[in-house]
Amino acid sequence: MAEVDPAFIQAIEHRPKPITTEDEAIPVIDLSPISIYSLDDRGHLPKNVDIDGLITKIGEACAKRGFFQVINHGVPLEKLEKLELIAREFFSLPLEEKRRVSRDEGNPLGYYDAEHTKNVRDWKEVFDFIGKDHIVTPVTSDDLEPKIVVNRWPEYPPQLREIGEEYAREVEKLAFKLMELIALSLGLPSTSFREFFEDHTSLVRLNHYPPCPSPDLALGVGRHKDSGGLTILAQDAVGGLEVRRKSDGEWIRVKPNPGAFIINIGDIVQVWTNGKCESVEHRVKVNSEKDRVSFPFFFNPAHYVISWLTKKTLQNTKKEYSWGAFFATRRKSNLKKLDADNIQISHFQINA
Ligand SMILES: O=C(O)CCC(=O)C(=O)O
Ligand SMILES: [Fe+2]
Repeated sequence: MAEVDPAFIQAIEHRPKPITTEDEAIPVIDLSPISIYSLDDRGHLPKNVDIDGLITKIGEACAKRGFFQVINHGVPLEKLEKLELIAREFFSLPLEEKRRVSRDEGNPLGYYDAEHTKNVRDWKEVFDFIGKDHIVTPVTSDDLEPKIVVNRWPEYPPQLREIGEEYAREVEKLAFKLMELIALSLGLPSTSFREFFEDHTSLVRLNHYPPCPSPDLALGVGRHKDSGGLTILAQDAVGGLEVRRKSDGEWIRVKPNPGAFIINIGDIVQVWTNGKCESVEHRVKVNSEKDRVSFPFFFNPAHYVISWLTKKTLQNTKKEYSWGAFFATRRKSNLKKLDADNIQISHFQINA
């Protein structure tokens, strides 16, 4: 067996199984009822369109699974194909070149190859960017004031910026539509969640998982839940995403479905919906032969969104925590190995 750095080695109980069950049953939802209409630039749903069937399916998928796939979602497939080609080109550059746009403690965007999940290093490298000029958010847990955060685009490949920005705009529209469908599925007005995303702090992540000499010991991303609103994920044909099945805790492989997006509910929507929509654990298995890319879009609210997050303390005193402060604290443990577990939404309770 080839040697891997011990920093990557998972505890025995978290190691991937050589063979995993493949789930054909992760619901595939056809969004054509809403995609065939032209929507405003934020994807506002058209009025007077019969989408009851669609809303029922979304509601069931959110409540029973926390994960589903969408097809006919309105994001042009050629934009996704272009992103895949350019991402592979970027990741094939020499490490020194990629590190010129490295993320650091002051700016969470750019290239990074030492991310940790639950204090074990992930077998991956990433490039993070936002779809707008800047976002405003605290970056570290010591930031008393939010900061303006801008992209770090590499010199090569020069088209990454344009292709990345176009892709981000498309998936952002889809994210707004999905949040409206989720609101409707809960019996709420379609725009119920909209104000939380006015100044959203969303980002696109390009994930690259190189072949791994010990795919039985390491993971591409360790088990985790996504902390934001929802995630829109494109995975290439290689596959490796595994989702923890709610009914029995079994890890299930999500079969690649070209052109489909995988949608999962994030922790903050779980909190907002009082657990009606559930954020589900997932992880990424790597393999020894092929490298893989995947592109999550993390739809995150504005940093100042504080409603419903109340920190549990020993004395049970209530302390409000904003999304930005929560995420900045969590980011700290992604940058390096810490002695304590990173902060989770379970450390919060829902305001009565
Ligand atoms: O690569 C994947 O399929 C999923 C990645 C993921 O879960 C994440 O980046 O949060
Ligand atoms: Fe994730």
